[in-house]
Amino acid sequence: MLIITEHLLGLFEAVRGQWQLAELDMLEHAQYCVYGPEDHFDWHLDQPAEAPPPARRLSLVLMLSAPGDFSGGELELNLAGTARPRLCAGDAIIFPAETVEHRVAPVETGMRQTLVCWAYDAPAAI
Ligand SMILES: O=C(O)CCC(=O)C(=O)O
Ligand SMILES: [Fe+2]
Repeated sequence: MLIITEHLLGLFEAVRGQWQLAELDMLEHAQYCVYGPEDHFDWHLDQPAEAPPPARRLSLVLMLSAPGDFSGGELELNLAGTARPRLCAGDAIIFPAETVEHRVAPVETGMRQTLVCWAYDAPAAI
């Protein structure tokens, strides 16, 4: 678990400059998600404006299933229009938690597995 967390934090660290974010930390365990037929997750922000601090800054979705393992279940991101990245097993996508609405469309067949985690501002060094 420690090793996985360090790898995931390394991915956040590698891209945080794109959004001018300072040092990040992971304050909660990664979440293992399983979606079966008809399971879905409606449009949402991982960090709604009204949520209390600390704020999730970046979201990471690591796809664990191969494209042939399920149908439907697309991850959709509201960018300039709706983006539907094609994620193969082992692919990860990182996006700003406060501004990018996203959803998981209903799974039609099979099982869709992901690992989802979030990066927060690292506590300020004293
Ligand atoms: O499983 C996914 O692709 C994303 C799920 C999600 O948006 C979430 O858990 O906040
Ligand atoms: Fe989400």
